[in-house]
Amino acid sequence: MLFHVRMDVRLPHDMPEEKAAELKRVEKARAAELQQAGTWRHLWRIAGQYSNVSIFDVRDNDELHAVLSMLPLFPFMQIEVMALLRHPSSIRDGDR
Ligand SMILES: O=C(O)CC1=CCC(=O)O1
Repeated sequence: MLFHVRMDVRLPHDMPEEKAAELKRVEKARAAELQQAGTWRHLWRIAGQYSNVSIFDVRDNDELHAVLSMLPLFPFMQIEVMALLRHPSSIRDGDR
């Protein structure tokens, strides 16, 4: 199943810079693993915001929740999810 996910990152202003940098480092490494596995299909920055839009390819809602809630930045993100299904007029066979 494909899901459109928007993540808005909100780090506390009083978080020490070293802690923020470490969180971003491990988030980047986890995102790379998930992209290589095909689970995190697309990752886009929203211009001008500390936010992204992403497409996840997972088995079901439970797997999506597990993947998102294990992200290092999860405690500091507001996340919105939209379940996607194939549009009958789509010409892209891979989009299921
Ligand atoms: O910067 C973000 O939008 C949050 C994030 C997702 C993957 C990553 O490395 O950072």
